[in-house]
Amino acid sequence: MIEIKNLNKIYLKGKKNMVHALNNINLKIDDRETVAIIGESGAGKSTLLHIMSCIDNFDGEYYLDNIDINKLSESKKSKLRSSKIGIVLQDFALIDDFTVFENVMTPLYFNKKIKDKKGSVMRALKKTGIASLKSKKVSQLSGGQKQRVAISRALVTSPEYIFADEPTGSLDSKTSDEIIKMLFELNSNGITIVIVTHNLEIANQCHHIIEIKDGNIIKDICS
Ligand SMILES: Nc1ncnc2c1ncn2[C@@H]1O[C@H](COP(=O)(O)OP(=O)(O)OP(=O)(O)O)[C@@H](O)[C@H]1O
Repeated sequence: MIEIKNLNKIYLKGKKNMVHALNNINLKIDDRETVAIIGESGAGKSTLLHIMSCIDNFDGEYYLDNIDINKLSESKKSKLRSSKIGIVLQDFALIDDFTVFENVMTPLYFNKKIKDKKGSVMRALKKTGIASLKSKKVSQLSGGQKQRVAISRALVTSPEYIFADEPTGSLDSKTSDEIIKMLFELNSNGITIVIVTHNLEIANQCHHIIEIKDGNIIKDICS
């Protein structure tokens, strides 16, 4: 479960300018929900997703499964990320010169808990339907295939949460439908999915829609 209380994020631009990207955010996300974060460009969606993914700092309170994130050291946060969280960033964030297999292996290099690393990579690639592409370089793949690699990489540590930033942003509508279907299948297997999206059709398929405007939550609807 996710619980956020009075969370603020201020970016400093240069020495004088402050951007109040998130303003007193309060929200709850239950286990096994699908959540869409929507809002105009610059609203603060990615900032919120990065904070939930434990890759960005903030002021306020954030509890992930009752763990007080602001009390964790960087190394404990990184351990928590590698055990509970899968992240799918905008534009895939893959290493083009690595193979599919090597890209999906990257979160496991420093993971001491998972012993059968090769097996874990292959299981993640099978779940996303790209096991046959394992030896291909990412630079040779289509956008949809790259997104499947990014989702496999997020899955390889068997996370409880997947945070995806515009996972269909650069894909055609057919491929986009396939990727969303895959994320929903993962949800039906028990993973909580949080998606930042501009696409209202995708948002309307989610259990929970959070709309942000100018750093404020203006709607928080659970179906
Ligand atoms: N590293 C940063 N330094 C300074 N300002 C930032 C930084 N990252 C984001 N911002 C600012 O914070 C605000 C929220 O940005 P954010 O990227 O979270 O919006 P968004 O809703 O995800 O936008 P988009 O839909 O265009 O991706 C914007 O005003 C943005 O310019």
